[in-house]
Amino acid sequence: MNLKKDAGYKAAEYVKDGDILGLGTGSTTHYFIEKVGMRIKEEGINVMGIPTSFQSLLLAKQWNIPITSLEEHDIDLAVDGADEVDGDFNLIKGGGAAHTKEKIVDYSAKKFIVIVDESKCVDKLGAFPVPVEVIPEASRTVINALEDMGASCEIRMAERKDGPVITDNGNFVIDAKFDEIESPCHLEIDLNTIPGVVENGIFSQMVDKVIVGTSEGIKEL
Ligand SMILES: O=C(CO)[C@H](O)[C@H](O)COP(=O)(O)O
Repeated sequence: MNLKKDAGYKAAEYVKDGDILGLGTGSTTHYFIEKVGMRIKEEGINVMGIPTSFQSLLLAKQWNIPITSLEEHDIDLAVDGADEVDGDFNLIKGGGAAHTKEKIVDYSAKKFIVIVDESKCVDKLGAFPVPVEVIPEASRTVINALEDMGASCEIRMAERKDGPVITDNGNFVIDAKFDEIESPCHLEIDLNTIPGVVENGIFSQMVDKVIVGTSEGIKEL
């Protein structure tokens, strides 16, 4: 049973001929991109993709999905994963450090579908730390500001490189753990007012549908 694959493949059913697609990042979106590639090959549908990361760019190229950009096109449908989803469709994203481009792409789409397995569904956001992308020179002052807001913080470290994770945009990521996130919408706005913050991983707007892979089958919320 592969719940991420179930959700990713289901989302690909919403792709229509002629669509411009926002291609999210992560192991669930991997299956969405794969299935879109299969539909291009088998059904001959005509779509173009706007990637949210080098990961989704490379995968799209592997599946012969034509690439375009926000300079050229508006997005009809964006499909992306999440690290947490609450009952009001607020999200925490950025487990793959791609949340800045993901937010640009997902928020600009006419329709935004989130794909997750059931482990990502929560009553309240906050067990997963909020990823905050920062200009490297501002790391210390941003951490101070986040701590003043009640978070405990860590600069995310790379696994197969010495030192911090460097995002696709050349920045660091601070993982900020808040005890409670009472208002995702306010926190999303407040975090972005700290000088040096590029973007944070709270997504409190714009989700049209959540597709959840569960052990009992697909649920569409
Ligand atoms: O926000 C993301 C990347 O920055 C991912 O969408 C999120 O981390 C979910 O990933 P996965 O589908 O691998 O569980």
